[in-house]
Amino acid sequence: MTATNKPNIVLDVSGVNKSFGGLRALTNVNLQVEEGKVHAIIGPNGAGKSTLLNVCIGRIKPDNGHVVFNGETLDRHQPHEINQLGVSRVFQTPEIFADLNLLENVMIPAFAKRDGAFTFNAIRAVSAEKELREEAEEILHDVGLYERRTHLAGSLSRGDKRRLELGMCLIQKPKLLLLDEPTAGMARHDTNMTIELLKRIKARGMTKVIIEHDMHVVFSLADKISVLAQGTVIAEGLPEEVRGNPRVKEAYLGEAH
Ligand SMILES: Nc1ncnc2c1ncn2[C@@H]1O[C@H](COP(=O)(O)OP(=O)(O)OP(=O)(O)O)[C@@H](O)[C@H]1O
Repeated sequence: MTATNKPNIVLDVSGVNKSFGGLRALTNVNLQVEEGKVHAIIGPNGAGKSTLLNVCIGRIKPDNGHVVFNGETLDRHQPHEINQLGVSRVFQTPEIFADLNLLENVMIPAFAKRDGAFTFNAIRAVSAEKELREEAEEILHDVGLYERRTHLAGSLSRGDKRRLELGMCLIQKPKLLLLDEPTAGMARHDTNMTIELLKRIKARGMTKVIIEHDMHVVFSLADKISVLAQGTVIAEGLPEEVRGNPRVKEAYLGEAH
């Protein structure tokens, strides 16, 4: 392959190790995420998936190894700096402002990206920003919550809170979106809605890393899959390659069946 048609690597994790006390959560993990692709990370419970995502957003510092985002080494960056560089993450437990309405919730992260933190000045500035408000309304349409834009975020169901949080990430127009089990706790209808939403975002060219236990979601969305087991990448490749890999069947898919 020549230099010109080489895929652009947005996220490059190399040789990452992380132990918690005596427990090795990640062992020599390498991961390369191509621009515009959906890269799924799957694996059994306790495989190290969330730890790996936390390393990528600077919440956990690896014992050694490196994470490079868009050509920039993240070793010394704080989480809010990594966010400002263009990395957003949807958490397993939604991190929203329960006492504010949906529109305000979606508008605040746009200020946070600009100012570097979720400040109360940002909350005050919200009402003045017409353009941002329109953008937030559009995003609430996208995530299926526009009709409830004036409701308090705390009143939403768990699935709707997760969609709201996704909206809070989208308004930051991240280059890289990390999703930690975006459909966990959702009924099938909500899961399918979320798959359709993520496909629409994919069409806009946003690169995504997705941790997911639901194989229907993984095989509906992923361009590439990495399989973690006991902190090590045991397989990676196209979905059909991973699906047929005996090590994966043994470590994970077999378990799911
Ligand atoms: N802060 C921590 N302190 C101590 N041990 C931790 C910590 N975070 C994770 N671990 C351990 O590291 C290992 C990997 O955990 P991690 O949450 O990354 O796995 P996971 O693949 O995301 O699991 P799940 O699918 O169940 O969410 C587990 O054995 C877990 O108990």
